[in-house]
Amino acid sequence: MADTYRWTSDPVLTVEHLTMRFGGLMAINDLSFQVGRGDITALIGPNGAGKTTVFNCVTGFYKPTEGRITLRRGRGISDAALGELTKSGRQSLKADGGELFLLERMSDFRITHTAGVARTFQNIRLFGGMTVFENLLVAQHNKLMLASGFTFGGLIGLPSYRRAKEKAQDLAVDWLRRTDLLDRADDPAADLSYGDQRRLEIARAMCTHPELLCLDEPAAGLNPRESAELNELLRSIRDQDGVSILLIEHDMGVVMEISDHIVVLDYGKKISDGTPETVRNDPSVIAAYLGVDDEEVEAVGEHLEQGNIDAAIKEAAVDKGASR
Ligand SMILES: Nc1ncnc2c1ncn2[C@@H]1O[C@H](COP(=O)(O)OP(=O)(O)OP(=O)(O)O)[C@@H](O)[C@H]1O
Repeated sequence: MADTYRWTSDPVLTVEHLTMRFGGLMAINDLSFQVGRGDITALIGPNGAGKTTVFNCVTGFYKPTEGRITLRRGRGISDAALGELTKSGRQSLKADGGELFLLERMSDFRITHTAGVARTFQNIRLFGGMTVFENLLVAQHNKLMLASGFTFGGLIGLPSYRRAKEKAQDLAVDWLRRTDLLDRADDPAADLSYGDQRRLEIARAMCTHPELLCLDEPAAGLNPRESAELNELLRSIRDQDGVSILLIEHDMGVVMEISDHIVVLDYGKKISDGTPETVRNDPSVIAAYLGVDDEEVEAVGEHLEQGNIDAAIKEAAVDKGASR
């Protein structure tokens, strides 16, 4: 019944045979997975598994060594259209009432502003000296430039520019409200607490109207209250805004609670892919996290079959101690 899952029936992102080499190091090795439209998808795996490298390939920071990365705006775009686009050498194609983008052919700027993929970073990257509000306006700079006709139209107050500016301000206020930052609007972004800065980064990404929001460790460094607020925010982005989310996260509490779909990497390869329930009970995932050898995976699996997760983890941990 695989077709009941959105990641197979209606993928927004399709990664096929992705490979990324850094000199002699194979960071990603023939990786394929899909992200369902309207799903929260988590990319997890031990340190160094290749998660950030996948993000960097999807968002255009790295050019993959091999592979195809397709973003679909709109449902039901045919495989024939994808074949046509691939052969054409172009970056995008309007087809079947939607649009297809081959991200591995695009610059990071076009991936954000044309294909609609927004991201946040493991290390927060805000404009610390600007106010919270200004950070959200800068995110919409591209739209405002377009409205000014790329001239001094903004300065002389072209009506199209004025309207675009008002819309940008309204959107910024809306996101300040939703992220509970309205009363901090005039403060420099650098003065916010860590948790507030993380939410501001998400608000900034949302101001670009993304189709897909990529979040690199959004819960890192948050206290339990902030973490619960983040879960709420991400759910509302999925449910109210219909935006698909792909996140890297080490906090398994967050991952298991909010994800519709989990993809697990180890040493640049996919070792598990499915619902939180499937992944939680997959012996190879526990083995990867605890760094057990192949022979021990079977013993871990036997405990899991008997529904004894604690014993499985203990078995996996016997000789190894901790994760790598
Ligand atoms: N620019 C680069 N140059 C060389 N090696 C790199 C580069 N970026 C990543 N790597 C290597 O690729 C592998 C995967 O790294 P990556 O950062 O993608 O893992 P990760 O799963 O995100 O790890 P973590 O959970 O610790 O953030 C690692 O061995 C890393 O050292």
